Amino acid sequence: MTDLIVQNVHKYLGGLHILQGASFTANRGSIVSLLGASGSGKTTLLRCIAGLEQPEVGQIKIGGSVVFDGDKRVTVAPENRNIGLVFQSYALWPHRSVAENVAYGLKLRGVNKADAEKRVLDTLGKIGLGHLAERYPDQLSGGQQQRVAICRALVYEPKILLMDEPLSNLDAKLREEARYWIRKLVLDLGICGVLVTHDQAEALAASDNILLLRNGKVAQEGPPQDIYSKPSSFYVADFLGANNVAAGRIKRDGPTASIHGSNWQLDGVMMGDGAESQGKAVIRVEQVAVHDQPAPGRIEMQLEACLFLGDRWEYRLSYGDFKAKAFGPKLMAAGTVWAEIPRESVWLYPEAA
Ligand SMILES: Nc1ncnc2c1ncn2[C@@H]1O[C@H](COP(=O)(O)OP(=O)(O)OP(=O)(O)O)[C@@H](O)[C@H]1O
Repeated sequence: MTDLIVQNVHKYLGGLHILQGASFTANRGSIVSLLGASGSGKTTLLRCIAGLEQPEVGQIKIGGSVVFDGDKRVTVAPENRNIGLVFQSYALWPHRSVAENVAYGLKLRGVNKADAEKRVLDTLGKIGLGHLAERYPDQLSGGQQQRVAICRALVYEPKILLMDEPLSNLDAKLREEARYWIRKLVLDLGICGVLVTHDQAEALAASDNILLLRNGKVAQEGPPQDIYSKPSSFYVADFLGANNVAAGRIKRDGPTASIHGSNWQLDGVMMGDGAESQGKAVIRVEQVAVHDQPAPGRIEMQLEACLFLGDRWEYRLSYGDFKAKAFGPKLMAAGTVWAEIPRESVWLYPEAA
């Protein structure tokens, strides 16, 4: 069931057109990530959904109710939108216990003490924090503080959990754990999660749907696997993953296509319309395999350096003035090697794409 509908939202800030017609929907029991470069409008869009910013144009519906309509001049206050909000800074009250921090909003909304206590303990229990209810924030780890902040948002039993970079204060290991349990939590509770992040690994791992924003517009929307393996534009292809990018002349000959530099050429697949034109090739680094023997279809390249990354090696390769990176399991001697680059992994984008 669709719990969030955002339609053609425009927002101006300081005279600038920040959101330029953002639209998407999100379902119960799923997470949508708002992903994009710094300044692409992720936080502004989240704040519009929360009611902390008022768009000039558009419509937003939460759980079937209109909470904003630019034409009809409807604006529902944030506290009546049935949302939970989690920010980057956990903003816990330092002189209140975990239970008091979580209960605070309920108290403000006039929920009676016995009811509030029960809801707080239930919510803390769901997140595995029941045993920490009497502790104070400075007696908790960063990961536990972040869980308390999420508890505080969930205690209202919201339809939608809005999270703005909730993991960015955690170290890399905790972040990986946290994105797993946040996903499990949203799915188990059957609510709808909206996660703002600039970290593509987080968006790919945590969400059912990704909205990649560029200059306040949706550049592409889709499930993580689709957006990663079928990027519709050069921008999206280059934004996600680790890539080899080369500029050259794209030639199309019936169903086949190729890209030509001054002293190299690669067969590929067209990712946009267009006949012969200048353009770019994008090849995911993991799609290039390096061998020490030639074989049909392999390209002779020069291995210039090998860098040790711990779990694998990174190879620095050249083929004329085409420079590429690849990964592999072993140290290889510099000199001539043979690279396998599948045609379907060489994505060709004509200039305009
Ligand atoms: N109050 C404001 N007045 C003017 N411009 C603003 C205001 N708030 C944000 N902006 C601008 O709006 C654009 C989008 O900002 P927003 O914070 O939504 O981006 P973001 O994608 O969340 O970026 P980041 O990842 O850096 O947080 C930026 O160019 C920002 O400078």
